[in-house]
Amino acid sequence: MTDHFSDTLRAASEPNWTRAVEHRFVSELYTGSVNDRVMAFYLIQDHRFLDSFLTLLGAAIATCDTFDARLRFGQFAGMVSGEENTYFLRAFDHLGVTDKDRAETPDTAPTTGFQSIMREAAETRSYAAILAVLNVAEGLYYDWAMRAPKPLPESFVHAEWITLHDSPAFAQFVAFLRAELDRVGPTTPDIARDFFLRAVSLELEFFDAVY
Ligand SMILES: Cc1ncc(CN)c(N)n1
Repeated sequence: MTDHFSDTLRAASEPNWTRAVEHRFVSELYTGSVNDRVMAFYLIQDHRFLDSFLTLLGAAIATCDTFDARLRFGQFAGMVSGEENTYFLRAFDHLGVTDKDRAETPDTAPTTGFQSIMREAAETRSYAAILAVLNVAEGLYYDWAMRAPKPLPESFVHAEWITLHDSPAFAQFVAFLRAELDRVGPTTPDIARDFFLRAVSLELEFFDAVY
């Protein structure tokens, strides 16, 4: 059996990948028992993640080498800017998080770390580096979301955060990202590996930082 480049990177990222996917935050999300204060803090941080993530998607649109890939990234950027952003705004409203709360909450170190790795990947203009970070951000979230036991928790704040990351459209996008990394990553394996491993560490630290 041929090893896929994406699988090799994922294996190299252990044990951090599995520690992130099986994190306390994820287990509590499955049962709808994430404390409201913890959920609010996580979502405030993650809404900032979304901002730099869109920059990274923009860089993917600019650097990818096929029209098909450009269309997929464009469609995904539309979903993130629409449906996903609206989820955050509804969740803030539901949890009583005001604009003032959001403005006065400082970035955690992993939030800053994500902002800088995404800016760094975008600035390399290396499609492989950009794909490495996107594969972690979306692949790792899909990996825990697809394992969520049914029925999903009652609160939309918990349930929709799961469904946003395991819908059929999201699964297809993750499969596309993997195929692109398998195709392009081996041309600059060290760069792809470096960005991939750093992004997995940040995912774990991001969950740790909300407790
Ligand atoms: C930190 C983080 N990593 C990944 C995702 C999935 N887009 C997210 N929302 N936040």
